[in-house]
Amino acid sequence: MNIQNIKKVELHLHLDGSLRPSTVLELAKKDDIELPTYDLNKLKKYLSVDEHNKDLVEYLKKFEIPGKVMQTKENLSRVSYELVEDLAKDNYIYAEIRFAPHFHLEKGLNLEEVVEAVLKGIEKATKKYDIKITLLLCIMRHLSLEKAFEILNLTEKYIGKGVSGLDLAGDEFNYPATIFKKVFNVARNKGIPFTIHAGEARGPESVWEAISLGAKRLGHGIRSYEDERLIDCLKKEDIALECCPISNLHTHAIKDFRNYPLKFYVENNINACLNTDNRTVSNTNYQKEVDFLSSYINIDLEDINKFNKNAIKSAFITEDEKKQLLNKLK
Ligand SMILES: O=c1[nH]cnc2c1ncn2[C@@H]1O[C@H](CO)[C@@H](O)[C@H]1O
Ligand SMILES: [Zn+2]
Repeated sequence: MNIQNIKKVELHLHLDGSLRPSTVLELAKKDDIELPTYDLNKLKKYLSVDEHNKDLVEYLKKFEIPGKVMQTKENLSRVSYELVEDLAKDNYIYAEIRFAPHFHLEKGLNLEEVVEAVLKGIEKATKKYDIKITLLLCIMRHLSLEKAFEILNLTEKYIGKGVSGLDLAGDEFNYPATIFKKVFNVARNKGIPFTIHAGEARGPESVWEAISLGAKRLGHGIRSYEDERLIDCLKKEDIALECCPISNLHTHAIKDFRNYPLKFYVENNINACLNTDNRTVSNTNYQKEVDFLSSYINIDLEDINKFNKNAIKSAFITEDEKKQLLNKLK
């Protein structure tokens, strides 16, 4: 099924996992940054994983190289602009892009400068292309509670000015979300929307933890089907699952894709949508996700329409903005 011309919405996409390899090479040469190779084809292998990737922890190592070229305002704006351009060319009408500001302080920028540089690149692209973008700021699980509060404060400062919410990302296996209970309590009290990566490297118990913190959206949440009570809860609370099949293949979150639960979720009125997670690290895009899924399960245009609608419903934007996007889908 060719979906190039179908309008698309995506809620789960990491900026640093989605850099153009040619740009990584160009920026590294410009700034004299050491790379393992200066051959573009070989570099692509360093920037992405294949089916031999072991687990999430190994997957996360792939973010080191893109991180090296994302340490100046100019470069941060450039890669942000390019990602939005890539999305616009794939016919996206709305996307939420996420990244972790703490990973971009190595050359002396402060957190505000990092966020503003990314917003600047996004703004430049959204002026040129007919696409709406908002930004999510990631708290990293392995960093301190103090740093998590910095991200909360940063989100509060820029909310409504290009930033729409918070995320918790990183090593789910070794760092439970409950470490950040205080942060998410404050976020909830202040009405700051958030999503939490859960149910990817661990099973339903990790999803329960995220829900106990008040998450109304889950990054992946894919393993929720293992627990019937959890399925009931997702349905009752209308909690959204941001599903990313090819990423799940790479982190081994799901063993058998013939039973990939996305279809089951949608058929059972669970709010699930389709996402790419990391366009470069997982060497993917929306079309590839659909092709990949189609080789295991039946999905059709009606399903894609449902994914889009679910994504819009759960987006961290106003009701008016949601209506506008729904009209655009027609
Ligand atoms: O699928 C994922 N699960 C958990 N963390 C992830 C995933 N993809 C990327 N990141 C982490 O989020 C950071 C900010 O964008 C990335 O640097 C990476 O460490
Ligand atoms: Zn993710």
